[in-house]
Parts: sequence; C-alpha cells; structure tokens
Amino acid sequence: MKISVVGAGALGTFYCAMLSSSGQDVTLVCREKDAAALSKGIQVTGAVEVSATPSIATSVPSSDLVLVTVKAYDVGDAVRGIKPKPGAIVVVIHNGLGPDEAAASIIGKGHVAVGVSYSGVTFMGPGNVRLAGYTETVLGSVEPEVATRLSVVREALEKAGLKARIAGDIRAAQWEKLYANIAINPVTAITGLNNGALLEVPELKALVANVVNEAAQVSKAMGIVTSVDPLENTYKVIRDTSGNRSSMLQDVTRRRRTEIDALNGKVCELGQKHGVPTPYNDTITSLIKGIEHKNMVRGQ
Ligand SMILES: NC(=O)C1=CN([C@@H]2O[C@H](COP(=O)(O)OP(=O)(O)OC[C@H]3O[C@@H](n4cnc5c(N)ncnc54)[C@H](OP(=O)(O)O)[C@@H]3O)[C@@H](O)[C@H]2O)C=CC1
Ligand SMILES: CC(C)(CO)C(=O)C(=O)O
Repeated sequence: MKISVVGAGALGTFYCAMLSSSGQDVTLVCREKDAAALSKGIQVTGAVEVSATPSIATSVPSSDLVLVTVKAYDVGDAVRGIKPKPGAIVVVIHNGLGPDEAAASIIGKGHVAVGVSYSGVTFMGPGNVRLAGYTETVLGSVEPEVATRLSVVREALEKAGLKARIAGDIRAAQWEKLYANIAINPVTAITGLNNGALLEVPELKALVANVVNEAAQVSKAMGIVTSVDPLENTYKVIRDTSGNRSSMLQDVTRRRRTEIDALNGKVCELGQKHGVPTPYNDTITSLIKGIEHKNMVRGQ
C-alpha cells in the first residue's frame, strides 16, 4: 500500500517516522523550504526513539492512503493538491470541527475519513520531533461506505506500533476531544500558564467549567451522544497533561495563527445555529482573536 503523509510538522513527522520505520512505503509531503533538511532523514525522540528515511515530495503522489496532518485552517489548501484514485482514503487528522467537511467538499465525501489523535508531539525543527506521550488514534467517517474500509488504515497504524480504533460515531469522538481543547488551549494561551494550573487557580477552574458546560449544551442540542462526561473528562486531560504548554499557547508564543475558529469559534457558530447561547465561548474567541491581531500587526 502506498501511503502519503501531508504536512511535515509535529504530527506528520511522527506518523511518517513510525510508518516508515515499520517497513511501509511512505512519502512525506512538505513545503519546498523543508525538503532539503527532510531528505537527510527524520527522527522522533522522547517516549519513543525512531529514525527513518521516507521519500520526500512537495506534491502528493498517487496514493492508496493519505494522512493529512496540517493545522485546521490549512486543510482546504492541503487537500486541493490531492487527486484521489478510486478507492483511496484520505484521513484528515486535526483538532476541532469543520476541516474534514471542507476536505469532503473539495475531494469528494467518498474518500474522506477523520482521525482524532491523542498524541503529544512537539516540533523541534524540520525532521525532528519530540513525543511526550501517545495513546491512540480514533478513526471514523460520516460516510458509511468509507467507514467500512477503515480497517486498512487501522492495520497500517498498528503495524507501525501505534494504537488505533474505529469509532462508531466519529462526530461524538471529535466532540470528546473538543471539550478539552476549547477549555485548555485558549485559557492557557491567554494566561501563559501550563495546563495543570487550570485546576490550581479556582477562578480558572470555574472558567473551564463554564466553557465546557456551554459546549456540552450545544452538542446536546445537536443530538451528539458522547461516551464521556465532558467536564470530568476535561479535568482528567488537564491532570494527564499538567506539565504541557498547550498547542495554542505555543502558537501565540511563536506569533502564529491559532486554531480558535475550529475550536471555540465553531462552538459559537453551532450554538447560534441550534439556539444555545455561548457567552463564555464568544468572549474566549474574541480574546484569542485580539491576541492574534496583536501578534500579526507590526509595532504592537
Ligand atoms: N502536535 C500534536 O501533538 C497534536 C496535534 N493535533 C492536531 O493535528 C493538526 C496538525 O498539528 P501539528 O502537527 O502540531 O501542526 P504543525 O504546525 O506542527 O504541522 C503542520 C505542518 O504542515 C505544513 N503544511 C501546511 N499546509 C501544507 C501544505 N499545503 N502542504 C504541505 N505542508 C503543509 C506546515 O508548514 P508551515 O508551518 O510552513 O505552514 C507544517 O509544517 C492540528 O489540527 C493539531 O491541532 C492533534 C493532536 C496532537
Ligand atoms: C490535550 C492538549 C490540551 C494537551 O496540551 C492538546 O491537545 C493541545 O495542546 O492541543
């Protein structure tokens, strides 16, 4: 099976190194600026130590399986370069809600699946990532025909030593991760604190509860049934990742765009659509937009 991984950042480098070092035929599709460095090889350090020399390309070759591992706001552009052959599966691995639907509208819903990744990977430099911890990748598709073909993806990941499972309801699986991301990511990005501090400061713990409970009302109004309690699960994720600097805190520190639109912004949009007020998520979204503005406007 010919596999391509699009996006040579934290997650893409990690998945590619694991797949390639297990003997699978993998191409890492990157930006032009990164190609020379990546052609010397890629490596994962930390919780696993793996090196690999996958094929490197700057456009997506004909593939049976494509893993798209770019930020939520880059998914549309990244999938535009994919010309899926009949039967090909494109797994869009991202946090938040929306990008997989954008991908389906561009390349056709008969190819698109979603991956919800519970990894903790930090980008150290091109071809060099650090794994803090890894549990599993949850796979699924809203298209029943695609969902029936996902066992090949699970098997490829398992062959690479990665845990994977196919969810019956991928939207519920996305919400389960979303509850934690909408609380942890922006509140740590605004305060500059590590994840664990959200349980140490009573006012922040209350804010986390308000943000998550609001989202839980939105998902309930949409008929989403999750297998976890939204708030208890968020507290668990905070405890499990207490030493982490969240990805959004890293984004604002590096003056990069954040994924707020696919996280709290999406909760607000869906709340409006389903008649559920979301004042906490509205406020959090506005504050992150302000930080993005400050970081991107020269002289502020
Ligand atoms: N890192 C983690 O541990 C986890 C991340 N996630 C989610 O996974 C997604 C990816 O995250 P992460 O890997 O951290 O992000 P990164 O920013 O580290 O990596 C994304 C990479 O994709 C590149 N890229 C963007 N568009 C294209 C394109 N069209 N063609 C080729 N390359 C492209 C980017 O280049 P450039 O930077 O030059 O734009 C960057 O190198 C996000 O939604 C994130 O929330 C989920 C779970 C865990
Ligand atoms: C789980 C969490 C919050 C860990 O930091 C994460 O997914 C992120 O930082 O984006």
